[in-house]
Amino acid sequence: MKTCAIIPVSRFAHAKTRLSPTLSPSEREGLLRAMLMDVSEALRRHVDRVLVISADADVLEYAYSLGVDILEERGRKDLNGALEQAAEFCIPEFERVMITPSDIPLIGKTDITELLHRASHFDVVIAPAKGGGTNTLIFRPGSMRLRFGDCSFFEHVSEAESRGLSVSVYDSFYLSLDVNTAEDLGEIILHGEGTHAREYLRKLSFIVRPSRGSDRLEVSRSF
Ligand SMILES: Nc1nc2c(ncn2[C@@H]2O[C@H](COP(=O)(O)OP(=O)(O)OP(=O)(O)O)[C@@H](O)[C@H]2O)c(=O)[nH]1
Ligand SMILES: C[C@H](OP(=O)(O)O)C(=O)O
Repeated sequence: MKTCAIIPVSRFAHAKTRLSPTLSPSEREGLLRAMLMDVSEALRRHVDRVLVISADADVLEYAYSLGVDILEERGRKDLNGALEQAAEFCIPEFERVMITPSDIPLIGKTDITELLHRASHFDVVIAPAKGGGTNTLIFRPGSMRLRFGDCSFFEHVSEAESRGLSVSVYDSFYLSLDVNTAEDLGEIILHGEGTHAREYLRKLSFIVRPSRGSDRLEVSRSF
């Protein structure tokens, strides 16, 4: 079954706003670049095509330099609008699309072959994110509406079931770790050996320690 992986990427200037107390704008952009490298390298090994969709020309130029295909987001869209555009673009050539955000740098440590194998037995394969989001969604383009946003994992499962589609939930620790908060950076440092994202955070002198406070991890700079 021909599969296209779709990676939506926000503008560099809007990247990872929830990390602004911890990282400067240029560091947030650097982290996004490193994570996009991790995600695109992992996906390229397994699918027929990787497509990055963004409204930002700099993001598209960078994605192109990584050797993936690019699609410019048309009009003023939200994330779901951008993804619907990319999925529609894939309809003529691909039986399956695999939507994966750019902020899951540990995807290379998961069994992507198993995810794709499930997609040959189920209409929809979905991997939950920490906090209720969706970190991978595989489906036939055009077969369901997209509901990224708050608690989208549950919304996607209901959407698929309401259309009579069979659903397989792929339960993976590494896939669940998307990067939104300082504590998430700690998880990448702990578990992300061999990733560009971890190397980048190390270069910025971040270290992580276990904590018994309100967060499980304490992330700080070592200088
Ligand atoms: N093309 C496109 N991608 C988007 C858009 N909004 C978010 N994304 C991407 O969708 C994925 C999930 O994004 P979120 O974690 O919800 O948001 P974020 O912008 O990365 O981070 P925050 O600003 O902290 O919410 C990431 O790969 C983003 O780069 C959008 O409007 N268009
Ligand atoms: C877009 C959203 O991402 P999160 O805010 O959970 O990282 C989701 O997965 O629905």
